[in-house]
Amino acid sequence: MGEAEEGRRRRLILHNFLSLQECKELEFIHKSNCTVGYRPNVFSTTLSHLIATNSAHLIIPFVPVRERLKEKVEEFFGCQFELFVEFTAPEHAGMISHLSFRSLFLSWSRGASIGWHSDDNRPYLKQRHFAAVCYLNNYVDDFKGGLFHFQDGDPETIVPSCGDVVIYTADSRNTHSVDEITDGERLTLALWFSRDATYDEDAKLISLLSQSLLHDNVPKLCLPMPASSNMYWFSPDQASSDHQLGFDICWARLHVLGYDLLFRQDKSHCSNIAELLMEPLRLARGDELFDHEFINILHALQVVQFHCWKAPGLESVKLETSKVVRLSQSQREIILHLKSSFVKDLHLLESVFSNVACAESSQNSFNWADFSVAVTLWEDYSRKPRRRGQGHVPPSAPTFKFPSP
Ligand SMILES: O=C(O)CCC(=O)C(=O)O
Ligand SMILES: [Fe+2]
Repeated sequence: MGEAEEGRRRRLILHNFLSLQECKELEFIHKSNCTVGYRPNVFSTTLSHLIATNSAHLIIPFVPVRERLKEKVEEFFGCQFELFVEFTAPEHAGMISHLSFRSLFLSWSRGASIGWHSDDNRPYLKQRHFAAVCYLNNYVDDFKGGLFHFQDGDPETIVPSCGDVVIYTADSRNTHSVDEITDGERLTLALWFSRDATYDEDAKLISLLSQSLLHDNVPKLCLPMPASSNMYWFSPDQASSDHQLGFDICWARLHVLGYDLLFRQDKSHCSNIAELLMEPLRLARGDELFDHEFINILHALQVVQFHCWKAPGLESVKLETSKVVRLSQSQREIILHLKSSFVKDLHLLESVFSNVACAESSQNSFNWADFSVAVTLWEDYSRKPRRRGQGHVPPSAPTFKFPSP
């Protein structure tokens, strides 16, 4: 292939580039850590956010995926140079970290869409040369709407399918759009690549983190720490973060999966969300309380989403009967009272987080015995990330190219 032909190449569709297991693991990571995103009804998880919330080990499953994608992009576009995953300065005031990675896990919920654009269409995006979008779930089964269109050339339309990837140049040869999501939640992993070494996605930081996680001989349990409460607050106009309208997205995800929260202390008169996010709590369903304490809401959410991921393959055990107790009348009242702090608009919540596949399946078959197995497995997963099964951890530490000074 000559250079001219390489130059003309503009897009590539890869079917089943990611395995179902990889997609499910990335879904678990995103759903248990995401924050409100940069556009209406879009939620995102950045790598820097995982690090900032004491969940750096959750970057590990993502690293080999990113490396494989980079190789594909280099090969397809015939890059003679090393590509750098793009890094830009933070766009959001109030981010807890000064780092901003441009590898993003994204979920688009009802109402989200994007009109015709190319991915380098702003002066500050000119360093973007190539884009890769990985689809982590399925059109129709998991969401409706959300078809991807190229303005010209083939294929005209991409129907998101779990594991597929679309790779394209970020310039105006690839003007594209995404239809509005009308139901459910559409999950993607988006990466932008740059030829410019100065935009490298904090290679040094990821490298250091991977090294310490992979070679640390003392496995520590990584308990997540919530970020600022604003980052989890969904408000209808996305501008106000005064917690008077909208809802907390961690609470929302637990709610749509059928869980209630009971805090250790009587917090029934606490309306300060920032404080509540940090409080130890137990989970309830209906009139049953599961007698296990989580250190905060993010910890509970990680375990619940882990259970969603693993539930189909769990082998049930017999549960100690003392693990599940009946809620008292006063506990029920406290739970109800606190809902009003976490959610100001239940209708809005249920329209944004509609059609949650796991909720449907778990409503019918939920049992605390399986959940209790998931609690133990989650601890194992979060304590020994380097000893996970094949395909999660690269055989040797991933190689990173450091930008020259
Ligand atoms: O999610 C997709 O299919 C594409 C998203 C997109 O075009 C963008 O974020 O720039
Ligand atoms: Fe785009």
